[in-house]
Amino acid sequence: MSSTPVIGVLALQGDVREHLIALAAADAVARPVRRPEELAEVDGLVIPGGESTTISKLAVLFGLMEPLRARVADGMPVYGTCAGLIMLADKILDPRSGQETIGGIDMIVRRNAFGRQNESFEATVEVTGVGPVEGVFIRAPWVESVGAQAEVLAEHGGHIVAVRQGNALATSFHPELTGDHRMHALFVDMVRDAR
Ligand SMILES: NC(=O)CC[C@H](N)C(=O)O
Repeated sequence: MSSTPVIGVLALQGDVREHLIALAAADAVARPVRRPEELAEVDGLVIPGGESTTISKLAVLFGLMEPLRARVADGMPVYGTCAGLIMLADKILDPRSGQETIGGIDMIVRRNAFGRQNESFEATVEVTGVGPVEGVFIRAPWVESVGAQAEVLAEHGGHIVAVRQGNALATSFHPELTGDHRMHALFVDMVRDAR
């Protein structure tokens, strides 16, 4: 296999373009993924921010939910930001009716957790193994609790905002919006190590 990993960005809804740019800046070949055949061709996958209820619905509609679950269960590296973090949670505390997740991280998440007064904000977040990162939070979820297999990588205001379990990485915040590509570089390394 070539040394440059091919990383997909789930392109059903959300800030796909920003992730494609950040991945390319972190030395990966990045491409959008909308169909099961495209998913089969990537070494890793980013699930962008957006609206998790919409991404969930479209994943079912496009026949991607089961292939996504199968590849994540099989150990494909995956990185979810914000709505993408919600998609990787084994359990949502407050799902919309019919809202499904891919799962992969033993964690319980609360959607829109930071509340109305604080809908969007930026804060410096200390991420284990990465250092201080400027976190952009937009109607962000937090992680209520994690299981024994999951490693908490960052907290903000006493709430868990970054988690890793095996080859699955998730952040409540949006590193693709800051021009700082260290979180994407961490993920590209995870993809390289998994090959
Ligand atoms: N910026 C985001 O991805 C927001 C997430 C959104 N609140 C959701 O529930 O999916």
